[in-house]
Amino acid sequence: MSSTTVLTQVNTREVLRWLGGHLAPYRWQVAGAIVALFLASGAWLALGQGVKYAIDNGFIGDHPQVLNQAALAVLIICIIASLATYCRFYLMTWLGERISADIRMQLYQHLLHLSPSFFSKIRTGEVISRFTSDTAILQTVVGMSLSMALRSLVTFIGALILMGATSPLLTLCVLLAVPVVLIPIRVLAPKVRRYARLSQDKIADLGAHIDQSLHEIATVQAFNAQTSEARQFDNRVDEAFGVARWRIHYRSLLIGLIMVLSLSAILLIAWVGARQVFAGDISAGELSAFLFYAILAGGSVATISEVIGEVQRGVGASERLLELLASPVDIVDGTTTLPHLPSAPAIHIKQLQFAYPDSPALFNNFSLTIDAGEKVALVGASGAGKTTLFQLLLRFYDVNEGDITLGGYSIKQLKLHDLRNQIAMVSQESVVFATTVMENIRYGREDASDEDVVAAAKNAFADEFIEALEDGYHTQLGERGVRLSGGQRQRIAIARAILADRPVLLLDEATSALDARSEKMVQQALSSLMRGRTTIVIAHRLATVQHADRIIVLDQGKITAQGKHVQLMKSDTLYREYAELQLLS
Ligand SMILES: Nc1ncnc2c1ncn2[C@@H]1O[C@H](COP(=O)(O)OP(=O)(O)OP(=O)(O)O)[C@@H](O)[C@H]1O
Repeated sequence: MSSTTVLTQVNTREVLRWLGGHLAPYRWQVAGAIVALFLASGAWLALGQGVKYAIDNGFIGDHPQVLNQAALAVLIICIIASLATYCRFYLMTWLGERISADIRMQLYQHLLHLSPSFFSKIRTGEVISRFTSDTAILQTVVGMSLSMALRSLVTFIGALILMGATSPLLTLCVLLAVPVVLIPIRVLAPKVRRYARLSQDKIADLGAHIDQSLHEIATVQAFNAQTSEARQFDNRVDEAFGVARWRIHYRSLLIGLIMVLSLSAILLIAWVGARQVFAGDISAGELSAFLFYAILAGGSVATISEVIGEVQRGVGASERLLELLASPVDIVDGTTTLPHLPSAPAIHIKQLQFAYPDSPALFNNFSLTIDAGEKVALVGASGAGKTTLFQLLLRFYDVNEGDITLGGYSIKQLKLHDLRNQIAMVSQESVVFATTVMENIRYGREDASDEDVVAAAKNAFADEFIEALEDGYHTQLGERGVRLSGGQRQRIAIARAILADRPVLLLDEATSALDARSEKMVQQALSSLMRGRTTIVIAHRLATVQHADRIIVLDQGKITAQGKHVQLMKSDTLYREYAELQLLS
């Protein structure tokens, strides 16, 4: 699915309001930058008056001391202009860095609250690209391009006013030329922006491709798919380059057209001006000052035309960022605070109706009660809906109809944080982060002491292998725990859940077979974890179903049988088949 169909579209006005909102807290820096901007532009403009004075009174008037005074004035003006430029440049770059840092923080916060269903519809590489390259563009645009555009705009307006004061007739010529110069901006700037945005989308495609193939590098290499991956990647790179070429084409055209138009206008004005000097209507100093301003104004227009493409690129990048920020948090937080549950709660699923978006109903009028402290094993064929029940309990998706209660509280009313604080989940693929063993286990409870972590690891029968690692608990585990065996990863995940010490346990047993010793260790770790908790296990192990208080057989979203292992082996054909084929022991 294309990511743009998942995201809310935004318009330019929203983008500007959003950027304005981000600049608002830094109004002093913005004000400082604007003052510096006016000061620097004012100083450069004053230089023109110095030129006129020097020519009319110094050279032509033949007064060397006037020339000295003029040179001193010019030096002072240059120093003021340089200092002001330093301040403007510093403040604008600071603002660029600051607001892109703020946007990154805001975006990350937002992403962390979007439900897994959102991420199932958008590619991670796409999100990462928006996160890194779009914020970097914004940083450059606010810090550099916008600063240059503003400076040029102020200089242009100032130059125009001073030109008017020097020679109204020549200024009229300039004013007639301005709309001609603006035509290419109006026509070409939207094209630059469209291709800039498209270009970013294509770069994001590349990011998504790299993310996927490197993430699954073992599969890529095992299937000798390097060549085809590289070919697909080359095609995408070519597409990105193709779009970038259009963007560059329109940008270059814009710059070139503006340059030729503004230089022709200056030439025309110089010609009219020279004739006026011959006729004695204006002095040579006035014409020099006028031309100085005209060149300043022309230079400003040229700068604006160069950076306008960049600014358009910034608007495109902002649009892409804002789209991510505008994606609504689809799981609405409840309002009820859950008091600390003294013991394992009962779970009631009442007349549940649920379908994944754009999919047929999976659960229809499904009801299930799990008593406080009960250990229930879910078994059933692939696609029966076992994992979906976990997702619903954690409110990654909301039920369409019916209700789920935890300790008597409807989970929809509970604050999400409080609900999830009651539940520890151990997923089928044990999640291990690229940090130390200690921090991996501590993920279960942020404020746990080192001693608590070690105690949890001991209860999970993980302490022995952890101590044998090169740096014990401080050993860095590779990305996704590649440096550990499957059984070791499982025990780390179990230790994390033990440390979290939550009254409800959702356990998705790993299907992969472990050797007898690892299996025994993991089984012992699980028994230690389940003690005193309401537990639902998606069971793939014989030991688990044998020790469960109740086994629920699920088939296509329905309970087809329930009871103890021995009982079901006698009475239920589906279960017997499942047990014989699937339960690993
Ligand atoms: N995000 C999703 N969007 C749409 N349909 C989904 C989604 N996740 C699962 N399904 C569908 O819902 C049904 C139940 O899936 P579920 O993962 O709950 O089954 P399961 O019993 O846990 O299977 P397994 O044992 O293979 O993990 C399947 O038909 C699956 O295709």
